[in-house]
Amino acid sequence: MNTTPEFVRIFDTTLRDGEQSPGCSMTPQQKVVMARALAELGVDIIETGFPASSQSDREATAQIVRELRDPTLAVLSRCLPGDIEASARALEGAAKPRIHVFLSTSPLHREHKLRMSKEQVIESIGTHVAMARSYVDDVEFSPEDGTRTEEDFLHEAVAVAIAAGATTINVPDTLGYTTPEEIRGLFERMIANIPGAKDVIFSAHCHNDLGLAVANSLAAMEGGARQIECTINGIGERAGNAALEELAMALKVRNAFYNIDTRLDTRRLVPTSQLLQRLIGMPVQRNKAVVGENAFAHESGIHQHGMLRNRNTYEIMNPSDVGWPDTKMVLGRHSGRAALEHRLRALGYTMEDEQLDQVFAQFKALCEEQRVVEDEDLERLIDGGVSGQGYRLSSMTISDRGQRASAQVELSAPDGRRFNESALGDGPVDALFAALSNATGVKLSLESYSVHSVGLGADAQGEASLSVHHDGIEYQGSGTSRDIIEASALAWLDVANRILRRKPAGSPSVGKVANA
Ligand SMILES: CC(=O)SCCNC(=O)CCNC(=O)[C@H](O)C(C)(C)COP(=O)(O)OP(=O)(O)OC[C@H]1O[C@@H](n2cnc3c(N)ncnc32)[C@H](O)[C@@H]1OP(=O)(O)O
Ligand SMILES: CC(C)C(=O)C(=O)O
Repeated sequence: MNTTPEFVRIFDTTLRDGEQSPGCSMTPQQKVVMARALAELGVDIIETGFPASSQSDREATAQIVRELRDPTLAVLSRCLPGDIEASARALEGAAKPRIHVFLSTSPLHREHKLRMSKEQVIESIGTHVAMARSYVDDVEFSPEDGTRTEEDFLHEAVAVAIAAGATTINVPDTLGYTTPEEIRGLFERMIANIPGAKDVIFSAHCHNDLGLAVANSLAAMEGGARQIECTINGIGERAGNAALEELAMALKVRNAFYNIDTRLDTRRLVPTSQLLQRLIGMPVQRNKAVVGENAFAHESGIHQHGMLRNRNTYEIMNPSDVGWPDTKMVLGRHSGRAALEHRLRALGYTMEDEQLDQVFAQFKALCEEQRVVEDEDLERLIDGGVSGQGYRLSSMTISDRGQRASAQVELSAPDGRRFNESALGDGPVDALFAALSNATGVKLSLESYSVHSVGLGADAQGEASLSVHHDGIEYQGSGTSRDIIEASALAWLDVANRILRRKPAGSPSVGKVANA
């Protein structure tokens, strides 16, 4: 009986097909790190490798099997007894093992690559799927180059695999050749006509040679596929595989249209993508959907103006839903007054239209010399050379035992003086902010305070952001460190230093060292 599942299974093949991309090989240890991240992301199946092909794949699979109990762990096997035995051995002890058996079915592959007749292909599928099934209950079969296979023969091959015990039928578009219309129909007809089709899960495995991998995967799903094979950052043979992050967000953002979702924690998409980029040393292009640097960055004045009025004017996703801390408003040659004024306000500058016009003209002139204008450049334009000055954190000690937390901080001022203060608080951050306030003499009333993790594992960094109102002006600040408490201290000082720089020299109203 077919229990139509309400979600799309995500079969991640970053560690197998992804790793097959030139220059993307991973050590077993790197694969284990990546597998942990994939499990945290919530993928349903991880393809850990091709055990018969290398010692590294066997080692990686064995280690992942020892560590991960939740996602199904799949490994690839040709239709060869030795491959299937190696797969079964590598999966020994796995909580949810799957053997993924494949054999080409297209005329080109049959004739030139395998040199097998149709009959031999059919016999081999039946024999090897049944053999895999003698080791594990969960067997996936893929007719390689399925989308370039005669349709009646594809149906015959799939029917034999189901009869031999396959529980998932994955149809690969091995060369990225199909189109959305074509693959939707292909899946509809397979599911409607192949005996036993309703008892198995159909899956699509699309390559990106024509840039259609994600579109084709979504269309296959409309045709009835309930498993999608994909990779982080879309890595994979040649132009790659369907990008997991794009599929996940297409299903989430257009849920009213597709009416089906994945079980992924999409907030892990960016950290997982960044982890892979670091592990294999292959950055994604800046304009890569969802995980590229520019995916939530705006430089054009007209867009920035719209965004400031309502972010939905130019964003269809919330950056925090995919793991970015926030939208980025980049100031550059294409920016206008609205974005400049907004940034200036965040830095603590409020000005009349006339002064804004003047600063805007200087800003545009600066953009002729440099691509991006940073906060320090704006502060230099307005105050002249004081940016970056202020209190620096020399050391801090936090103790969080018992009812009250205590914090002790040592700060240095640009004139060389040092300030050592401590305070108690309701928690470590509260105590820290109180100690910083005692040391600087600046009282901040927080409007918002948040901490995000950037990256994963040993490389993870905490980014703290806060905004405050002071003398009727809104200031924003941020700080980054491996330690989130230190990141919070840096964000607090970022804001305090801005406030101090905005005070006239010698002002008694704020700070121990005016304009420190
Ligand atoms: C579409 C895909 O992504 S398929 C997966 C592709 N991945 C890889 O190839 C990565 C790992 N591969 C390897 O390390 C090596 O290719 C190995 C160890 C698997 C095999 O190496 P070799 O034995 O030297 O064979 P070689 O790679 O030269 O050729 C592939 C052989 O597998 C055969 N073959 C290919 N697919 C299958 C299959 N599904 N079932 C049975 N045999 C197959 C070919 O016909 C060829 O056989 P032959 O040597 O008898 O002519
Ligand atoms: C083995 C199959 C699934 C494959 O990777 C392909 O055809 O691209």
